[in-house]
Amino acid sequence: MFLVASDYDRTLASEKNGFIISDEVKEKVNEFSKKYPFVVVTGRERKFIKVLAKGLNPTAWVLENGPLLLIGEKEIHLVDEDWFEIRESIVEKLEKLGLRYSIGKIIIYLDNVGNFSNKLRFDCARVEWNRNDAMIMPKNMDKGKGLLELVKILNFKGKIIAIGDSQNDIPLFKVADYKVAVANALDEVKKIADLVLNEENGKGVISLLEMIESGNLFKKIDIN
Ligand SMILES: O=C(O)COP(=O)(O)O
Repeated sequence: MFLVASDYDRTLASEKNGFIISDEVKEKVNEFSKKYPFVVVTGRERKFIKVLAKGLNPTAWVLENGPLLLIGEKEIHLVDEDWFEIRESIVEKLEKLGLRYSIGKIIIYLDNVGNFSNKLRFDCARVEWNRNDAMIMPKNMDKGKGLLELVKILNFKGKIIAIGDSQNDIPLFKVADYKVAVANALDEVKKIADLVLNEENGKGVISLLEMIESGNLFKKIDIN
């Protein structure tokens, strides 16, 4: 038994389409999720996913880069209460730096702040990058940790196949048994992947799901 864990931006959905999921990808994932567990593991907030991925019905979601699980309509927050005080102190620091940010239910988002990477370091929080965008989040939390909590809740005992493209997918890859990079992935992600696809974004996800369904992936790897 296996579970597929897929990133969203630049994996399921492409930048070219404004990160709106295509009908083709939606149909494939919805059909696949009826047979096998398929989890979307993304930095995105629930409110954006609702709009961008309208009609996508995976088994579950790991949102805000790890600490927010969504199973059906049930939301689970993986965070200690003291995080919200820590978050306030970080927000004060960001204001002093004059940086624009937004706040999710749990994490803080900053877009296009690659030049500030040296200033964005905190003892009490972890900064995760997705290309030039930063996410400030509770220490000891990332996509991989969020997914492992979800897997426990789902009582899933099999192997994890992860697919992604960017720096924040590396912690997801760390907990996966098999790691797949889309063709548009960063080199550092391709380097640690077991398989680099020829197709980009959602077309890559479709080709992975087809390889799984036809049994071709399992001819290459022993995952059962
Ligand atoms: O950075 C984001 O907000 C979302 O990105 P991801 O789906 O690639 O994790």
